[in-house]
Amino acid sequence: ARFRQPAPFPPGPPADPLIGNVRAFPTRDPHLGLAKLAQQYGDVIYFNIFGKHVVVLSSQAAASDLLEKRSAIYSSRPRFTIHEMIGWTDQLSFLPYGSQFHKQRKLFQQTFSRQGCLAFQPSQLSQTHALLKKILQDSARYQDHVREYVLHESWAKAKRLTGFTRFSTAVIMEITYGHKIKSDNDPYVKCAEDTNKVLMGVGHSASILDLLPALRYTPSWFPGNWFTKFARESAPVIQHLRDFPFKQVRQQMASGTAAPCFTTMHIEELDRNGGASPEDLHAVKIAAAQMWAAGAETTWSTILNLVAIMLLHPDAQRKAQAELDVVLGGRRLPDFADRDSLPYLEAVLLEAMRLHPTAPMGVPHSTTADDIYRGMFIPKGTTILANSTALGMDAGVYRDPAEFRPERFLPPQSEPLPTGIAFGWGRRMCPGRHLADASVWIVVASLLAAFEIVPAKDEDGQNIIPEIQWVNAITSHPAPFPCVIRPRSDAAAQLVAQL
Ligand code: HEM
Repeated sequence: ARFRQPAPFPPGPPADPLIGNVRAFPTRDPHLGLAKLAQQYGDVIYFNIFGKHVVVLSSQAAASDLLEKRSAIYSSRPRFTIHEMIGWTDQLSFLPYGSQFHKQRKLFQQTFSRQGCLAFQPSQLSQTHALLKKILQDSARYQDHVREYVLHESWAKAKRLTGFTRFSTAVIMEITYGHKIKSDNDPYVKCAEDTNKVLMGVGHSASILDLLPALRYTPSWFPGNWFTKFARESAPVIQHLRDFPFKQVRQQMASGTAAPCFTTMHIEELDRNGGASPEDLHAVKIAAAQMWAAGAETTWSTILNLVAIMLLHPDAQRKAQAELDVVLGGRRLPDFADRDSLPYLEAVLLEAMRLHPTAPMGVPHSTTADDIYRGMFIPKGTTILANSTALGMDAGVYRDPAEFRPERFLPPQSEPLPTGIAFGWGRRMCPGRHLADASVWIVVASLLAAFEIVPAKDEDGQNIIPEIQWVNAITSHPAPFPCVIRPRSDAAAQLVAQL
């Protein structure tokens, strides 16, 4: 019998024959274009992209109704063709909903519960202190007399890890593999940098290949086929990231020198339960490599976003610093135990995540059954995008949403926390969020306690207030911008120097 659609699709822009809404789907900064379309078509919009169903959610109510309350059928992932081609498969973030997904997800949930993350605080604290020292040293190296640290062109162009990027890589490598990164020439750093280049090359997940998977089978000389060569060169890099650190841990375990970490914990548990099968070991290995891929760039992007936001909102920066001064008395640097005493700083972090989510378009989900929502048909296999940028601007949830106002999260307003905006929804919500949140907090609290982030000066001695450009792929971070990070006082510099 001919398929009869049980209800109309959600509203959306008019379609062209065959290609559907391809022309209406914004490709440059899609989170902004889609937020605009939501004003016209509503909070649930339908696109047909070369015959593929795509639904974009733009209100918290819709995101929660579907991705949380109906998570049993909204928790799969679409295919990521280019990732499959480079061998970046089997890992949690791309797995379709099913038994493999549950197995991998459990490894993360066991390790990174709120309670479980307490074990990683010493590593986060010591890496934060290493970062502060690096900033202090670099500032001395660049401009000895004023001890300024100028952030410019460093992390993107240099293609080397700088202080902030190295911090999150070091935290993840230590937690995952028990390896302490001590120098820039560390082989783990090299491994991370090489993979980063590949992943930057992969670019946006909604690549043309995902829309037209058949292109994958075109020969390498076919016009527009850049990906065959890319995949050939990238696959060994991904393989190395998976194999090299894991092998090191296995050798260290054999010789009794392994430091306790995610990898040793899970292998030991398998051993206690009667021995690890090759499949089990493979699952641990893949999960470990996934940690780096999901946890390093996201964390440093969030921290760099906060640096930019602190530069653009000096009042909020000063207020957070005044609060830190009361708690610390200028005599020490923050520790995790101080967190509850710093509500304004907390509100600044939340406001930054709301107005500038690190994953501005969320990460796509996909449906595993037909559904009807508010009388609209959402077929099985639909790609669902919860546009975090639009959710942060949801006027039904936030008053004057375009304004940067951390106070909105404090009593008496106490507006809803932007957890879904920052970390996603339902059964796919970021399983590393407690770890990530703690890393971001300790870095930002320590940075603001000891340093100030101020505009750089131009040749005439005038402040440069940069127009920040955001580099958007799956995650978003500021393009290099001029600013100065300098100790707030001699006493603050002293505190850092003594670390
Ligand atoms: C500030 C830093 C971070 C941000 C903003 C962030 C954000 C996100 C978001 C938005 C998702 C997609 C959720 C969804 O599909 O609804 C996600 C997934 C994921 N994150 Fe994070 N994340 C961060 C750090 C981390 C860290 C440190 C780890 C590892 C310990 C991690 C591990 C993962 C994994 C494995 C997934 C895939 C989960 C799945 O597909 O089931 N993330 N993250």
